[in-house]
Amino acid sequence: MIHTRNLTREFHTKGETVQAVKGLDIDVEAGELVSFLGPNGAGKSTSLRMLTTLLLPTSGSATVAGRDVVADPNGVRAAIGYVGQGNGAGGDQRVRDELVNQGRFCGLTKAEARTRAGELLEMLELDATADRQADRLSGGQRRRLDIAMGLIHRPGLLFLDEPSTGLDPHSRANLWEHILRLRADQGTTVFMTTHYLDEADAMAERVMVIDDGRIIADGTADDLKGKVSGDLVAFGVAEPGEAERAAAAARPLADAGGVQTDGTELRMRVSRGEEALPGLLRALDEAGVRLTTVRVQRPTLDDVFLTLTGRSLREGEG
Ligand SMILES: Nc1ncnc2c1ncn2[C@@H]1O[C@H](COP(=O)(O)OP(=O)(O)OP(=O)(O)O)[C@@H](O)[C@H]1O
Repeated sequence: MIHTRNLTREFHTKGETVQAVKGLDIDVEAGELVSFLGPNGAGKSTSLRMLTTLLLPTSGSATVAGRDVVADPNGVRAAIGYVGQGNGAGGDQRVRDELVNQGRFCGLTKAEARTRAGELLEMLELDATADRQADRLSGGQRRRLDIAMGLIHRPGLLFLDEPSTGLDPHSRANLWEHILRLRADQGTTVFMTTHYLDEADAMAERVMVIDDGRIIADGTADDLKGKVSGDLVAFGVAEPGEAERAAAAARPLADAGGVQTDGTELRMRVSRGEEALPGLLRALDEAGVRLTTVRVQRPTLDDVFLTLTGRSLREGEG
């Protein structure tokens, strides 16, 4: 669905060259849901704007829905839906009319546009607002209307640029549900930029992490957490002396990395806590260690970002 090779974009301002995107190689197959996660200024919007034909690449190539973004921008636009940042919808038209007009704009007949508007109002739970003016909608409803507008021509691929920015937690969770359902029911491929860790975690099977114009990690949120940071496993022991004995028993286990003691606690990183735990418990038991507590903690995507870059994504969260 999306294939890029060495996709690059530079900006020249006031004698200065900014390399916003530095050689992007990505492959997204039909039906995937991808979160493109990175801090402010990482190059997310620039990448998205190239993929949606709003911006020409400086070099490299990209095909989107089987069409080249430079050679056939109109073909790409006809095949994709795009919901940009901020609110696109929101004029004084009624919600249903706004959708019907968008459908007509995309080449549907009046009857087709009406039918499609009806389907989308139902799918995105906007039926109750159909006769209201678009600018009277709540933030969450308006975002859903933006998405409905992006889907009017039944694209197989939907691009969303920071879809939940500015929404309250309840509306964000509701929006995620709708996006997930859209993918599950319609098989729509979704490519979404975000700088929210919880959004990438909640939505994505696949997370691509971009930093300073480059992809620095690509995989399921679970894989990234396991491979990059690992689960934290911590054992409480009855006495400090036992912690050292426990550490000596745990160290030889293949999966246990960074084994440390701190008072009566023994900590380590393993790729999968739930798989490592039985072996660890056996080894500690055989060494005669008396455990008082056991804790397994999955890392967050922020831990992954921190491991990869030495910085926290939260610093740039706004
Ligand atoms: N039109 C432009 N002219 C000059 N520099 C630009 C332009 N657009 C983007 N940049 C620069 O390119 C880099 C990447 O910007 P981009 O907007 O793609 O980041 P982003 O990851 O989408 O950030 P945000 O989350 O803030 O939207 C930044 O350093 C930005 O200042």
